Amino acid sequence: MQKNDKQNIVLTGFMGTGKTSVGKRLASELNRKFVDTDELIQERQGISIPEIFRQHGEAAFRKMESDIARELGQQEGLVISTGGRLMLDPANAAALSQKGRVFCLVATPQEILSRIKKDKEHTRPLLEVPNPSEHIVELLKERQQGYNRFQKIITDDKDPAEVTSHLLDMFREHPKRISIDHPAHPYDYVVGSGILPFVRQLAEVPGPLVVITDTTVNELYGQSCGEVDHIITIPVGNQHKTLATVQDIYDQLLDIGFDRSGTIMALGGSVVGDIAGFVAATYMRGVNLIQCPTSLLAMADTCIGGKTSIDLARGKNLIGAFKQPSVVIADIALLQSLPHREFISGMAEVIKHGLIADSDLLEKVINGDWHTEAATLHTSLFELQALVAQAIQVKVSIVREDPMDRGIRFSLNLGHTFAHAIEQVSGYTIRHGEAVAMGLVASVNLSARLGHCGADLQQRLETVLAGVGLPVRIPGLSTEELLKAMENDKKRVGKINRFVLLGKIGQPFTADNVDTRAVIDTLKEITTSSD
Ligand SMILES: Nc1ncnc2c1ncn2[C@@H]1O[C@H](COP(=O)(O)OP(=O)(O)OP(=O)(O)O)[C@@H](O)[C@H]1O
Ligand SMILES: O=C(O)C1=C[C@@H](O)[C@@H](O)[C@H](O)C1
Ligand SMILES: [Mg+2]
Repeated sequence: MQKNDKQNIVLTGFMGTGKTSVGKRLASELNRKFVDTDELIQERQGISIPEIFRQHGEAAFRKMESDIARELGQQEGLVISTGGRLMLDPANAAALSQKGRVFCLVATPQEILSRIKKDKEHTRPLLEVPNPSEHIVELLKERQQGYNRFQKIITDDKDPAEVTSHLLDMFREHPKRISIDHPAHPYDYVVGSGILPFVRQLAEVPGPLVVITDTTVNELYGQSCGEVDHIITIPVGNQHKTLATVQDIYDQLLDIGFDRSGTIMALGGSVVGDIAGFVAATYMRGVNLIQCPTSLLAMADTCIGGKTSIDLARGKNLIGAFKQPSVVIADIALLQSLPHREFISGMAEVIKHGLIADSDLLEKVINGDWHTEAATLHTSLFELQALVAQAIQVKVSIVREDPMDRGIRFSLNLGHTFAHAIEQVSGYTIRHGEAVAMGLVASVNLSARLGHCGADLQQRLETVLAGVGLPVRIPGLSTEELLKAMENDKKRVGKINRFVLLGKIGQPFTADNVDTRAVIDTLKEITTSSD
């Protein structure tokens, strides 16, 4: 990866969030050259921005911005404060991301208005309207998704000096590398913030690099992956985890002449990871793979361990291959744009890892503020990075011991026999993570019922789950149908009535021939009635 002392720092964000004020301070602290794209344009045109808008129109101003983005994208060691909309143009973002770490300053509309009113030095043509307050809200709404692509820094309760120091801490924080010493194929898991543009450098990819992603992730991050050669986009959703999608990807790879010298980068959640991983395992008997998980579920769980799979009409995950990536690169900043429901779904697997092996991880979950409102995580990206790294560590240790899934790795299925049945019987309206939360409660309830742990463990677990907003009861599903779904699942894995149970936190074990009556009683106890 490019060294920090050369990497440009690029500031984006809405008008009045402090890009210029903070940028100047940063440059002086780091002893770097400061460039403000608005000021540069004014200097070159010899007139002010409102005058440029008046004489030449907004389109001409945007063209000037694009030219400057391309020009500055080639330089190094700068602090660049960009115009409020400049980085929302994907081509500008791609140009400036190549050699730069991007940070997005954010503030509430009220704070923006109050700052702008006080700022007599500048006029902002877009806010020269009868009701600027309303217009700020409208513009912010329009631009929200665009800004969500970048690592955010909330500035409301900090003055420019504090924002500068916080930003410097983030800039200096290095990604963490966790080694996964798979017997046949050791690789690193790199977890950091704002690292997506540097995947090629971090993964040390020399040849062609093709991204496989879905349409949603592509819209958000397709342009922020640094130097990639081609992007293949697949439709969003589990229903596309099919051989038809795989066939379509093979065809596109053949069309561009992709061969065994190339690398596939899976950019997305678990579905993308499964599909792209399967393609990488099979195309021309296997090509290099980088996993870049973008959801919490994929980061903390599914991207580790090398399992890839495709569904058939007759069942989920019936086709697959083990395919270890050459590296996993998880950019925590991407979690900022994850919908809240997806974020807490991923938390269910983090909590599962805590139950299996690490009570300190559970404490971290309890003590953090993991709510996301208006696409703004309450917690800092530092805390989130630490949490994800710790959750990964649990899975890494287990997979290290049992890479081929023949023994202890089964403990990662804690709660999953129940969860798969809950998902299936709900017609997949309940998300995987939500079903895992219910499944964890069921497993602990069953463990207590069979005398393996105290009843207080269920209470403790429910407090953790409910604290992050996860469900702790099964909503009105038929016990009979759940039991039937569980039996089918068991037949598939070839073991009847095998469950992962818990002695206490950190002590999972496998129990065979669990009494069906106890399972029924557990299901009944934690299912709420449908009326
Ligand atoms: N964190 C902050 N707290 C309080 N005031 C701030 C903060 N950051 C900036 N300001 C003030 O808000 C005004 C706008 O700041 P600045 O010009 O740096 O914003 P900007 O993001 O560069 O805006 P634009 O996109 O319009 O150029 C200035 O008067 C500045 O002093
Ligand atoms: O947000 C915007 O569209 C703008 C922000 C300013 O930085 C200037 O680039 C210009 O006033 C337009
Ligand atoms: Mg400015």
